[in-house]
Amino acid sequence: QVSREETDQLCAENTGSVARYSPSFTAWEYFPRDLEERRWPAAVLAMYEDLGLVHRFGIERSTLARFVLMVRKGYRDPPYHNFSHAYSVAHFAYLMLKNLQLVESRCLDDLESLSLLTACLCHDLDHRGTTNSFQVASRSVLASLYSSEGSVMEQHHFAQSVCILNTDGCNILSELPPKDYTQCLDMVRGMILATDLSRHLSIMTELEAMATGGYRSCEPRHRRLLHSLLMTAADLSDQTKRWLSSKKAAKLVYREFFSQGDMEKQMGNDPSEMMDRERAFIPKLQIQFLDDIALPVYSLMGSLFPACEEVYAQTKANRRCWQRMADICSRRNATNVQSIDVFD
Ligand SMILES: Cc1nc2ccc(C(=O)N[C@]34C[C@H]5C[C@H](C[C@H](C5)C3)C4)cc2n2c(-c3ccccc3Cl)nnc12
Ligand SMILES: [Mg+2]
Ligand SMILES: [Zn+2]
Repeated sequence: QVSREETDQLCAENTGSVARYSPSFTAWEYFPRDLEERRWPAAVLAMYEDLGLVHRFGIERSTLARFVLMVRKGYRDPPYHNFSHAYSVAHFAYLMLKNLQLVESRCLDDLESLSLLTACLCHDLDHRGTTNSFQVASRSVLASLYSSEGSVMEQHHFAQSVCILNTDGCNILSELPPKDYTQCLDMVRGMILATDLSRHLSIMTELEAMATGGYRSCEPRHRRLLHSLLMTAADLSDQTKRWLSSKKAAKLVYREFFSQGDMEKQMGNDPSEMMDRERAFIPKLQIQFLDDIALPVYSLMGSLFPACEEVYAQTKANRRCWQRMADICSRRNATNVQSIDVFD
């Protein structure tokens, strides 16, 4: 549970305009983790308010405060998949809604906007810093619960979201008419499941077709494809920021991967190269990740929304930095370098 004074204090925060947090809070290049950690819950409240969601859906401020604090409590503290990631992903969703005018341009309606921001905040709830395949390999409780439908972690993240909404005084959707409530929960579920990169890869062809032919908001399939694309764009958004921030974020991802690899070795299994601190060469793996997954996402975003092209440009700039790093390391013939040291 969340203490009463914590809720009251957050509720009393005059979250006012988002400019209170930074004059560049609504800029693509703004790195949300630059804001001091204790102000993140207030910044989340301000985003809900600034998007007009509190007013539009009759959300009680104290309920929203309790909800955000419960969500923060619902995250563990692995190197990367902690509340700072959830807050950053929610912030990027806010940037897309704001800078691409997704509601104003009628690409999304208010309910989808509420669902997107809420799904981003909740999308990695109770993450343990290990992957879906690790759940199955380690025969975790989550695997026994969810492995038949796939996306083991993402189904758990959604289940945790529903638990929080069903906690007294935390249901920010309570004022929605029954039809909207059900629809919103369905969209949040689809959005959280969409953050499973395997699912994202399986719809890439459809996403490309949509980007080529143009987004048709009248088609339900297009709306769901857009939800998925927006979720992945938000989930990978650390890679769209300035070089030092995105490099630092990548370092935390590999800290999680390598500790999973260590556990897999202890279990007598062979980790993939990406998880194996002895074999991984991070610059090369990062170039692969950017080329195969991240860059196509922001390229699609750029072709659907011209205002998003600078995001794609920054991600390409980061790829060039990884390329330079790869060249320097391989020139120094540092193949045996402890791959993590490359960062320091
Ligand atoms: C910097 C960075 N690098 C990343 C490198 C690799 C992968 C990754 O999961 N690769 C794949 C590669 C194939 C096909 C599928 C399933 C598996 C086999 C594993 C995906 C993720 C990476 N990632 C994420 C991230 C985003 C969403 C969920 C989890 C994570 Cl960790 N966020 N930031 C980063
Ligand atoms: Mg996830
Ligand atoms: Zn995530």
